[in-house]
Amino acid sequence: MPSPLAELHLHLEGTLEPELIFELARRNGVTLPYRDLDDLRARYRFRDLQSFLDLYYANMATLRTAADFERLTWAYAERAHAGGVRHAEVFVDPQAHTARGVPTETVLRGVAAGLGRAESELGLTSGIIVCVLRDRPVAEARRMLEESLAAGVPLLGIGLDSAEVGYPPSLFADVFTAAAEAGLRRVAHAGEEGPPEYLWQALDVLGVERVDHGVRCLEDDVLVRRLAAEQVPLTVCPLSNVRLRVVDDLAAHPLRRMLDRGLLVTLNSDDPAYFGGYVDDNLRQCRDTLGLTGAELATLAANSVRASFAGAGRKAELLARLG
Ligand code: HPA
Ligand SMILES: [Zn+2]
Repeated sequence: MPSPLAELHLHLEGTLEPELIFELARRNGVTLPYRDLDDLRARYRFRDLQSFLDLYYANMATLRTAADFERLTWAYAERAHAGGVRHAEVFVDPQAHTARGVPTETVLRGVAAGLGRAESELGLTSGIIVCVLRDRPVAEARRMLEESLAAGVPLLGIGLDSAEVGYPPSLFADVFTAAAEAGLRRVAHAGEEGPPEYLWQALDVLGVERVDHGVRCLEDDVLVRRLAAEQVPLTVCPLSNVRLRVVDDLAAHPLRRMLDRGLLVTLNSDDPAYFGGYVDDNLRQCRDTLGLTGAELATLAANSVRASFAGAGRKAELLARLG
């Protein structure tokens, strides 16, 4: 099976595995509302995006120091590298941490240390994309951007995540303009649970270069034709879509239909500790369930490199691995 090569839709906080939650809680003196690992794991059955987000944010209470974030990041890098990932552009949610008293600088310095180690020990190249929590006030998003830019850590981009319906991308037009002026690349979650209109806004109001998820674009034929014509990358996460009930099951996932419409689709894991698999698990299960051919798997891998923000030299190096 071809390696995934690049992962472009991955929330670092979504790689917090149950075992690490318990270990960090012990070390940091955080009392967990779970009896044991089984009790925690029993809660990983989600009705929708919000029911997942409730658990995702609650478990972050265990992340307190820069060393915790470094540990989390390194664990992801090792696991992703073992699955064939050679370049990762990772999402971080600073507001989820400042809201409970952990400074943005602490978060980003820890993440950057973990990614630095991943590059020197594994050759895994990477970038940090700070995400705006769209269900929190615009003024807070503006502060998050300022604090992130001041953290003394190289940043790749800005993204938009958290509860989607009722929080259109246009709310954050000014924040994304300021991010672009500071040299950040722009991406946004749109069309996961939200309507196709949110993809139009992400493109035309926020000026994003990639759309995260985007599966609901298929409901708007004009939009699909535009995304295909402009080769706007869509970072699709099939196991996430199954677990959050965006699709009924993996067999019903529109991945193949999206490829057939000429869309620049990449495969990603989103929150692998919560959704039952890392990016190689997503690839393997899609191959087995959707019957993806070797050529289609190679296309997905090549797309992940094309859609990345890696430099031209690094892209050529990664593509050479596909033969
Ligand atoms: O899939 C997601 N959607 C929106 N916000 C998120 N934050 C973590 N994962 C997600
Ligand atoms: Zn996501």
